[in-house]
Amino acid sequence: MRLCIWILSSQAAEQSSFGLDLQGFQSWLTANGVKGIGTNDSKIALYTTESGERGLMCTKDVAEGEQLLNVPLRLGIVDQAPEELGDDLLEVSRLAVQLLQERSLGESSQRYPWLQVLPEEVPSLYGCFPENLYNALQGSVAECDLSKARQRAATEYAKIKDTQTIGDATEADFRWAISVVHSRAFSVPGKQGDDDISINMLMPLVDMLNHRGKECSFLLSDESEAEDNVRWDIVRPERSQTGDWEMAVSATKAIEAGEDAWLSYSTEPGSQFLLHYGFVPNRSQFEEVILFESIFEAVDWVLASCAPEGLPKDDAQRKECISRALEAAEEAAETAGDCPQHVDIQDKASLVKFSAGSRLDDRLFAALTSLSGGGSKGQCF
Ligand SMILES: C[S@@+](CC[C@H](N)C(=O)[O-])C[C@H]1O[C@@H](n2cnc3c(N)ncnc32)[C@H](O)[C@@H]1O
Repeated sequence: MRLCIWILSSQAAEQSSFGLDLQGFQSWLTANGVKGIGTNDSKIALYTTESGERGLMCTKDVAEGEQLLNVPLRLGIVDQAPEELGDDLLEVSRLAVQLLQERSLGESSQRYPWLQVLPEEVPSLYGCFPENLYNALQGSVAECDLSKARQRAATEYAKIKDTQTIGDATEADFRWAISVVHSRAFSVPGKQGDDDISINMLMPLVDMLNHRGKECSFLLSDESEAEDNVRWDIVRPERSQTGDWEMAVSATKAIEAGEDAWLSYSTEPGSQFLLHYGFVPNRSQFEEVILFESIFEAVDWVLASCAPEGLPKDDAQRKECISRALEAAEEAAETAGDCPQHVDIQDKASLVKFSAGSRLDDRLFAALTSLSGGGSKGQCF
């Protein structure tokens, strides 16, 4: 059963604790200048189910392009990169520290009603998953991602545990904050001088939107459709509804009353969604399988398992073939800069992937082609 918070009469709310925190949260939002929710003409509402799932749904028909929510940025926690944290911490850890600092204020925090509705445990692989599920993951990509993430958090915690920045917060508290940041934060592209930067922030209410992304029409298909129906934008005070810097949520297509509002979180593959959000998107266009940890490893594997017969036996000539193959891969990565759906430019030097839509990493293709040319003419393997 779904319960829409706007439907709750105060009497019903007194009788049931179901949704009470959310009602307090909504009152805090409206009292602090958030527009689009909690009034008779609002078109969107918070809901909660008996099993505790929450989200936002449209309560009236919405036209494409219509603005639904306006949330002043001052209500959120925006990574200010506090001086005392230095440059040494990862962005995600900086925001986690600021979340812990805010939480340590308890009821005196101006954001208390929002902090009250953050999940006590994030239901993700990184946050908290049943132990038997962890066991079932032995040897999988997800398990490998999880152990890297845990290791990273431990290293980050070691950097701050003896500083005054997080008071008496424990490593478990720090891991909680990291899991909240990973599952709820927004990254806003910006500029610092000539440098491209991203500013991470936690933003109340917008963080209640659930995910739907680009779904392939069928397995390994190139055709996909965007299943999300809202987007967020940062709006300057002179153009905003609230008179402040704000995050505005608007409809990217017409939405009927009763439908959920869906936001596309990211273009990460399923293993990352499982790690940080605790679910795997349906037929995601961004699904991929990691074939090798690096292009070097790929070439090594090819040579060890199925090297073309004509490849020179002589060590020096063989090395030359290999370095030509690596150069070809590098060139392919450069060219792929114009065609980011094939190879993510940031992955140039790292993972070799096979992606949804039957897309094979261009570098691997180039390296294999070069190696096959290193054997007798026209040889394929
Ligand atoms: C940004 S929060 C969204 C609000 C969240 N439902 C809540 O109750 O606080 C992200 C979390 O919502 C849940 N979620 C979002 N989209 C989902 C989906 N398509 N399927 C399953 N769970 C989803 C996951 O638990 C995820 O970690």
